[in-house]
Amino acid sequence: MMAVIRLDNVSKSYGETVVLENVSLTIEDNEFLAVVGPSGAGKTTLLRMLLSQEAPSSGRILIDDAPIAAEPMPDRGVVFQRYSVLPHRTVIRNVMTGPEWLAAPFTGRVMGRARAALKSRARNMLDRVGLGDHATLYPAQLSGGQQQRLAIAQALMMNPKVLLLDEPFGALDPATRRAMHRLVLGLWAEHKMTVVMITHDLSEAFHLGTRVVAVEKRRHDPHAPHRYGSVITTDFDAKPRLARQIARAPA
Ligand SMILES: Nc1ncnc2c1ncn2[C@@H]1O[C@H](COP(=O)(O)OP(=O)(O)OP(=O)(O)O)[C@@H](O)[C@H]1O
Repeated sequence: MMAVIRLDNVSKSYGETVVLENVSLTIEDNEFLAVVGPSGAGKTTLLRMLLSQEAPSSGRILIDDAPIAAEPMPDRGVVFQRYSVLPHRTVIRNVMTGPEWLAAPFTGRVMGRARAALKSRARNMLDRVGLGDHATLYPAQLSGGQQQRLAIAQALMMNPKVLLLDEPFGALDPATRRAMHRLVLGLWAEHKMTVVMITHDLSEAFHLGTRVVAVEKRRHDPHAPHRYGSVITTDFDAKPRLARQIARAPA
């Protein structure tokens, strides 16, 4: 399962406002890319383009050398942890929903043994994100941090090739945050997915990322603040995990 993402001179404007300008970036298979940058720099816009929720104004995006899907399609293996929780479904049904629609695109219902297998996988995933005791609750009955963990569990149930995370740990207390870091790193290593994560926390970026890029404006025009978009100003090879694996490897 490979996923190399290539952005080739990608720009994005909304009307007169240039958000991103000529961004070229190759994200290697199994990379954990952390994206940092000031508020409004266009980080979420970048993720939405990787999900095909937005089209580039110019340039192109390729996944494994093929143009990205024209519409968001989870079966292409790109999932976003945001906006996927359905309020009228219990926690466990929420976690089962994605794989159900994938298996039964018309009815969204899986029956019999396949359903039992899916349910057990869902329970296992809920245990891993610490929501095992909350399976029958509704999202509104969860805390903010628990809702974030539910969204992450939902995304991971799709076994994505590419996982997009937009400030996934923002609302969590430090202990839960550390537990989620371990979980995501474990699943990343296990499933060999490519992760693109936005964070405002530099230490988190360097702790989790194999690579850290900063997205920000390099040029400003005081008379026309929207004239220039953001570019990648820093591209840092972090590779902490690789270094750690080498350090841990038996001689
Ligand atoms: N649909 C849209 N229509 C018009 N402008 C938009 C649209 N989406 C985003 N923008 C503009 O694009 C710019 C970048 O927004 P974006 O959400 O990508 O920034 P960000 O780096 O993710 O910021 P933050 O860190 O605050 O989340 C902002 O100026 C925003 O107003």
